[in-house]
Amino acid sequence: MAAHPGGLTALAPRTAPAPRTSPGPAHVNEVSVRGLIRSFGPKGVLNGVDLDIAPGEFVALLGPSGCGKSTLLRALAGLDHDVRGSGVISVPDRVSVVFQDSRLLPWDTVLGNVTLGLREHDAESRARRALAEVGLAGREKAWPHELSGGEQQRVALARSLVREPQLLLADEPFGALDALTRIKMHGLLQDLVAAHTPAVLLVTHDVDEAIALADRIVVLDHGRIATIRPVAADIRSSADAAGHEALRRDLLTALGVEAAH
Ligand SMILES: Nc1ncnc2c1ncn2[C@@H]1O[C@H](COP(=O)(O)OP(=O)(O)OP(=O)(O)O)[C@@H](O)[C@H]1O
Repeated sequence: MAAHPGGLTALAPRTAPAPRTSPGPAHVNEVSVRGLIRSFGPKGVLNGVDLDIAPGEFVALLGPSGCGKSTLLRALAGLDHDVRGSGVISVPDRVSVVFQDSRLLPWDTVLGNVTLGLREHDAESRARRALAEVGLAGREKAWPHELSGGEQQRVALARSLVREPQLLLADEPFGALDALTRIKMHGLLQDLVAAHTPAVLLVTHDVDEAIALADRIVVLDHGRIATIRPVAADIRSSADAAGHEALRRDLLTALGVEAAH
């Protein structure tokens, strides 16, 4: 387990909702954040965030624009060395990140993008398998510019999952996609998470996306976690389930938005 900044020695395990997978009776949280503070110059963004994510748990992070969701995700990814702050973060060794744009290297093929940085002797066969998993078998030699936005995000997912992350950080990965592609990508992400069982932190603006995918939804507001809501499996899988509409309304209220009927 990697700890930054300052290292993490002992954390009291907290009770977390049951993840999709069964990690065993006694397990350490995959992610632990305590008292996280981040500011840009005089502007405080994160103001004492505490967050645990259990192994295999899928957490969605909602919050008003500018509330610090990406700042939190970047802190977990270790991508914020230039930011002032304090607090303790513990994350696993293998962390993958997916962003809203696929960030593929334009000068390399699809296969080259997925194997990038992998040194294992079976990297290519694993990358081919990952591409097949995301529905891109046969497109290994394509260039990124030959792919649609949704296909590029599929490659980004394959590139992340081929590394078998214990934690997948996703910052609005479907935010730039059309509604139909986004729904297909939800199904794909669910399948991939079921197969690879990483813990997931998904940053999203979309309450319905959060309910459809997450075991637990966390709302960030004014630099702190304001609301935490578990999502029951039946509510996750059906908008008609009892409690679905009430959860949706509560989350919209927590976001300061009136629910449309
Ligand atoms: N590199 C930076 N320099 C200065 N201010 C920054 C920087 N990055 C983010 N901020 C500020 O920090 C605040 C939080 O930004 P962040 O991107 O984390 O918010 P967010 O909740 O992810 O927003 P959105 O939902 O709009 O993507 C914003 O006010 C933003 O302007």
